[in-house]
Amino acid sequence: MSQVTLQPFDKALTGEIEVPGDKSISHRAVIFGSIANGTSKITNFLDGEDCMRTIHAFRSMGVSIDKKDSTLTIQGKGVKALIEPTEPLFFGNSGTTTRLMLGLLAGFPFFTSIYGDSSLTNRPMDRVVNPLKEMGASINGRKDGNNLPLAIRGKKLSGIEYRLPIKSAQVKSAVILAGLLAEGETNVTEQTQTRDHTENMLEAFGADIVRNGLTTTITGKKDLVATDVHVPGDISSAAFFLAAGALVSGSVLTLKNTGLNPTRTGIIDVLKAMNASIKIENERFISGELVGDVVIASSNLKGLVIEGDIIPRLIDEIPIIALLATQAEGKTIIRDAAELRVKETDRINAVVAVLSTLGANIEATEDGMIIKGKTALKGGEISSYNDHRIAMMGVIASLLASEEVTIDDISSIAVSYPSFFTDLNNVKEPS
Ligand SMILES: O=C(O)C1=C[C@@H](OP(=O)(O)O)[C@@H](O)[C@H](O)C1
Ligand SMILES: C=C(OP(=O)(O)O)C(=O)O
Repeated sequence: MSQVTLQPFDKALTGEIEVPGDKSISHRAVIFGSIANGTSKITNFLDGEDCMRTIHAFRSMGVSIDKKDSTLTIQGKGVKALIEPTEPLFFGNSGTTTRLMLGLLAGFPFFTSIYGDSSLTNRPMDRVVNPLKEMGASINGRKDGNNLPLAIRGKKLSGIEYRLPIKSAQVKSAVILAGLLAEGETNVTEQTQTRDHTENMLEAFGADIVRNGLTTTITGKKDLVATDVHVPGDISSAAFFLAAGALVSGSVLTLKNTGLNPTRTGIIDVLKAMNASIKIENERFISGELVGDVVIASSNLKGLVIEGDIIPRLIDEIPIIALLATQAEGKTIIRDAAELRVKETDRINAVVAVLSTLGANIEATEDGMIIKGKTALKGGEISSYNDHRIAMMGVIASLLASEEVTIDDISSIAVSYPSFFTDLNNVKEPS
């Protein structure tokens, strides 16, 4: 347990921050580097707990991964060189590790068992287990294979045509990864564009992949070629400082080298629609991903409706968007976001509990929330629900509160942003 009490802050935030590497891209870089042939160097890798789970999985299967701070050197020897792990694999708090690895473990020719922390143990896995079973996977576990722990006996897989019933990049990626190992072609069609880092990176690693609108086709059994990857800054981490810069009076912040893949920039569209003062500079492509510097300054915000196809483009940013909405004039309605109920915690209930304790006018709906602004925030005792994004939202909320805010446990921040407090303290104007 790591409790903090944060004092009221009455200065501005100014300066530059380079947030750590993108979590989604870091996981994928380890995965593709580990199953490719040759040496891949990954720079600006996210040194967070979740991505370490993915490294641990491949080290347990015999891959040599050298890590010096945020640089990885992965000696891939192809899928055939992987060996059966002797111990169950621990995936901690990481949904992405679990779902993406399931796609591969289903097709590796050996036995694995996987487990996680109490949050991960309760998250639904049938969304990936079901399509993988259609491909021939043998996966058993608690609640008929919907919950960890799971046991996977690798099988020969066959390609399928799969229409995603939910809007999830993790599910899409799991089926694509299984498709890499499967006999024949796998076709995955999604309802709405979700993050496409798997597809981008597979193209770079030389996979036989074709994209056509919302359909991705992968032909299995083709060797991947080792490739160096530079991971851009994580926009989901930058989002906390974009919100802080927009909300704390007199602030101007530059978020350097931030990933701006259009499947992830819903937060920027929302900030613009809320009337925030935001601009993007120095846009360029690095390792197949759009990157740029985002400059945000404080301004008067207005409420809005957030629903439909934008939701997957900002799904992890909804807790911090809710905080923005408490400080915006008028009503903000967030709909179509029931997925939040099965993240690290039920993020709809968690956000509503935290922000109402601090004096916001916010109510939960089945698939989102309604927030009426603008309300002055007061102090109080809040819980992080052991969820990194709720913990960081609580810290940013404390910058606006008139009294001290105590958060019961902030240790989960290490899941995605270990240097969060260092970066925050660097941009706080001294009192
Ligand atoms: O593919 C990924 O890297 C992720 C996809 C999203 O999950 P879903 O696919 O469950 O929506 C997101 O919430 C998660 O943080 C990372
Ligand atoms: C939902 C998240 O991650 P995961 O699903 O990988 O646990 C997140 O980072 O907000």
